[in-house]
Amino acid sequence: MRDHVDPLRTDWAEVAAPAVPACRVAVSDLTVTRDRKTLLNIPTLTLEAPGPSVIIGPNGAGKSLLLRLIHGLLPATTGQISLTNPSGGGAVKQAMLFQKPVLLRRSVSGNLGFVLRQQGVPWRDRRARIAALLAQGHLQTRAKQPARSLSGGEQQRLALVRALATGPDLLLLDEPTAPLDPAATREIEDLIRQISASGIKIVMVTHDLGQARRLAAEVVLLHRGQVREQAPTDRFFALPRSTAAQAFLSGDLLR
Ligand SMILES: Nc1ncnc2c1ncn2[C@@H]1O[C@H](COP(=O)(O)OP(=O)(O)OP(=O)(O)O)[C@@H](O)[C@H]1O
Repeated sequence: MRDHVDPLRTDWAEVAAPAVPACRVAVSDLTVTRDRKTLLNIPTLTLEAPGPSVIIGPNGAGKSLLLRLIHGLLPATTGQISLTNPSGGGAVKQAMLFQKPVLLRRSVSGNLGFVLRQQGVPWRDRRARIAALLAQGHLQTRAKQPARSLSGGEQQRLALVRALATGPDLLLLDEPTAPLDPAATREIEDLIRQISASGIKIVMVTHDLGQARRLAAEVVLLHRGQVREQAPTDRFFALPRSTAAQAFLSGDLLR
């Protein structure tokens, strides 16, 4: 164990690298200021772990804000966020999921077909693609049901596989299991693991430390808009180096 190492830096080559994810997120000199208040201040942050990067932190830390900035939904005040595919290729494609899925007033299959059509998938190929996506989401028996009549867990699984229909390199997930019970949460986590194993880079926000332990390849602790620690999951939980992480894991209020 390299206790002297900077808690904000990880050399992934020394940890594990089952696959190179399809997207590397690099943040530099990022600030977001609103009404003279600095909401985010991140000099440098790179998300390239071979598995989900999970962002945790107390309420108001700036977790959702960071995710929205990465997705381009909000402008930064200063700085840059670059998304690149380490293996080359063209522009990085990304998708984002929210705590409450936004589904179309169509059937489950209709939601998938709509996105596939938008993606330019020829109609003759769409049926097979829809069937594969339904199977991946364990939604085969729900195909004809109105999407909005599904249970919360089913709706989130549909939102996930619908996002896959866009062929993303990067998937941003903002507390995707927050309102779900443990069984539905487990199903979503299984799906997230599969998606991650397929090479899609996952960056996810959660309040559930158990979920961070189960899913994350690396954990990023945000507090007051700053990255206080970034570490491989095992090390983060076993040997947090920053006082902020030590306090957060002990359940203390962060100052
Ligand atoms: N578009 C915006 N304009 C102004 N302030 C914003 C905007 N979005 C977020 N904020 C502020 O930025 C801070 C961080 O918000 P954010 O939603 O990112 O926190 P969070 O870490 O996701 O918290 P929680 O865990 O409660 O969801 C909050 O003080 C919030 O009010």
